[in-house]
Amino acid sequence: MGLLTIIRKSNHKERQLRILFLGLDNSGKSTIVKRLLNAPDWQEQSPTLGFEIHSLPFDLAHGNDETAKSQQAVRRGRQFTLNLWDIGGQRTLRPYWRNYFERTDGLVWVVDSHDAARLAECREELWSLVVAEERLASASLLVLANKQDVPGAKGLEEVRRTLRLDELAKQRGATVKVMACSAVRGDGYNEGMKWLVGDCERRLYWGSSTMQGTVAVKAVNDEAGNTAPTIAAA
Ligand SMILES: Nc1nc2c(ncn2[C@@H]2O[C@H](COP(=O)(O)OP(=O)(O)OP(=O)(O)O)[C@@H](O)[C@H]2O)c(=O)[nH]1
Ligand SMILES: [Mg+2]
Repeated sequence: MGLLTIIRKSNHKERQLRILFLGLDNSGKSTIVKRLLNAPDWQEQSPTLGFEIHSLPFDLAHGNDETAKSQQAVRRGRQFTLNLWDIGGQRTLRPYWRNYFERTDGLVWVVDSHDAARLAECREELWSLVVAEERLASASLLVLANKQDVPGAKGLEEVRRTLRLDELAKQRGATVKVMACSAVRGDGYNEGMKWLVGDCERRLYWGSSTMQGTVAVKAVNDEAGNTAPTIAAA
């Protein structure tokens, strides 16, 4: 067993997940990460020149909602520590993205839904990562259609179509979840993260936890009884 495999197993035992935030520059990755961290300075954003790592305690019942956690007993065994990797998306930085792929459990692809002119570029980058990169093949994939608060922003369906997410899910043989969100309004991303962490949990722990069997929820049976990957739109 290689060293990386040992580290990965040990992280999973401690319920640590490695989550990458990727997407074109200006899509809102850092803003979403700061919102998840409940950082008071989430509005003070400048382009990420490299990467930042943050650790986030995350509870599958409540996400990052501290108030809800203090009001209810925390359900044992469904808590995780998320290591969030917020990576700069500028074109000159993209060749370095591949340096971060090792041991990735979940990928959050953030889209600026208002930047119609760059949706095609966004699709090319996403596809070149997810289809060509073996180290991401088994990662859970969440697409956040961000900036829904901006008038004229493309809706969920249009983002899904333009990024050809149905086709992408088929190619990967795994669910792709796409959710609308607005980092400014503060909606969508927490739900998205709950799905992502739940999906990681099902993949990594379902054999030994109460989640066994629920993985079938994500697949649809066609008439011939074959299971097919699904696109789950919120
Ligand atoms: N209106 C609106 N603006 C947003 C939203 N999310 C982020 N922004 C703004 O978009 C700009 C870019 O946000 P960042 O979070 O820095 O984007 P990024 O994806 O981290 O960019 P890079 O680090 O360059 O890759 C900032 O001015 C944010 O305030 C949103 O949901 N709605
Ligand atoms: Mg950034």
